Amino acid sequence: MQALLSAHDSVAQSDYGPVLPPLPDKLPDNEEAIRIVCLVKNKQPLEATIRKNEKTGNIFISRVIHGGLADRSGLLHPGDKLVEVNGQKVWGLQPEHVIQMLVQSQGNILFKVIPNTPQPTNSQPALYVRAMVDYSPLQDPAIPCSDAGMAFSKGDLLKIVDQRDIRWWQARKLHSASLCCGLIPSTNHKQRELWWSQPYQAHTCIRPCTKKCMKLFIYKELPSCYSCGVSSCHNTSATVYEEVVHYQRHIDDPPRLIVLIGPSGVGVNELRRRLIKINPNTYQRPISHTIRSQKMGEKNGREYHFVTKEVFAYMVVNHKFLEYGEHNGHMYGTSLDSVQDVLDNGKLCVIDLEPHCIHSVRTKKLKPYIIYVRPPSPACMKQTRKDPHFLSNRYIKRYFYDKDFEEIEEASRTMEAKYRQYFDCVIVNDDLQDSCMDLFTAIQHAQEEPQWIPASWFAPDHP
Ligand SMILES: Nc1ncnc2c1ncn2[C@@H]1O[C@H](COP(=O)(O)OP(=O)(O)OP(=O)(O)O)[C@@H](O)[C@H]1O
Repeated sequence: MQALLSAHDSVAQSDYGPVLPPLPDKLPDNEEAIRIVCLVKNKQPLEATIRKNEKTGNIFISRVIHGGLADRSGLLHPGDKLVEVNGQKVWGLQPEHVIQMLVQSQGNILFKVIPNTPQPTNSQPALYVRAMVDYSPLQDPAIPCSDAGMAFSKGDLLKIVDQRDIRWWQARKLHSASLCCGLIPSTNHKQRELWWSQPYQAHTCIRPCTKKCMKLFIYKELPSCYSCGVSSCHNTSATVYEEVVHYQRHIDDPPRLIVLIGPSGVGVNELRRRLIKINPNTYQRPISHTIRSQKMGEKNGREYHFVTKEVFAYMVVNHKFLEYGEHNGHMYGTSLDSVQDVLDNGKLCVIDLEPHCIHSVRTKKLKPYIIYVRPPSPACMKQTRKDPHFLSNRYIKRYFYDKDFEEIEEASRTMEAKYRQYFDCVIVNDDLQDSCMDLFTAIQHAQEEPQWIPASWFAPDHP
């Protein structure tokens, strides 16, 4: 009901349509085509930016943000020359001055503009991407106006609606209540790489902007203020956005690989073990390889593939493993072939993985669905973890200490900060039964519901 009322209010408030005054009788022949635009001022910002041509003194509309007031009016466009605001000529004025005029005006605002013709059309289809970095326009000194920018975090899904500006795209977040777009940096910026490559720290190589953007009806574009020389802050380039497509698994497609990730001790193995135990005909883990000797009761190919050091080394060198490492003085590894064996058996393959190995499974063939198992608060862990457990690197069983819970929480924070852009789903492992249920639901969701996956997993195979 509340949503309905709020929807009604926002529609009712949208009375910003043009109210055109009558045209003057005598128009000089040599006068450029002038458009008179009257907008009714309400609480929303106009969502446009202006810039001044310092040589000619002309003021132009440089951007109109999609979904904003100016855009919805359909009457103001990038490149339009602003001639008058409420009857006052703006030629030669500083943009701040124009902004003040807009702020001070009450009721209707009358713009006289010389339309930019022809209008560049936005012919590019919308692009969907996943953000691979965190971005805050408030900390980006290069953005023309931070108020027009849109902050995003790793893993956010963005719809890029306008790429006409080579440096600043317009995008909106999917699954967000706001329909309005904001500016985000394009991937074309050469110097961008320098900024993206240091997403976790303040970028000390860039001089902070001295001019402040004003959160007003119309924004003034700030000059770019990079002062960073390539030599002074070299860094590897990072992928900023990953193009994604909406993927609905076809019934004949192999099931997606289910990958569980979490800090040591959170319960990844327990959840996987329970899932397989409840439904062994549907789920299976791949059989790992090891160089340790076979124990009584173990069967080669059932508990492990027992191989020699030489065979193991050969597999490492030939990139057969998705992940391998040492445990209690012996080498263990999960091979791609063992995952394939599970799939060939018509089962759903569930593996746990160290996060730094995510790239080895992010392939078109495996189309992994990555589930992050997050610890609840240390207090909740203390409540739920009362039984002794095996320490991960030793065959020693002991109770959890308070210190363990804090360490798990800290490890989780670090892991999420670094890898959360890859997580398709997060399960908080508080109550074990609930978490098992959540895991079961997530896996069903992964196989049956449409999901955003990297577009590269959809690209045709190269011959
Ligand atoms: N939700 C839970 N409630 C109570 N106990 C749990 C829960 N989840 C896991 N445990 C217990 O916590 C202990 C550690 O779990 P588990 O061995 O699965 O951790 P892990 O994440 O696989 O870590 P490692 O990789 O170090 O083995 C086990 O004794 C397990 O039974």
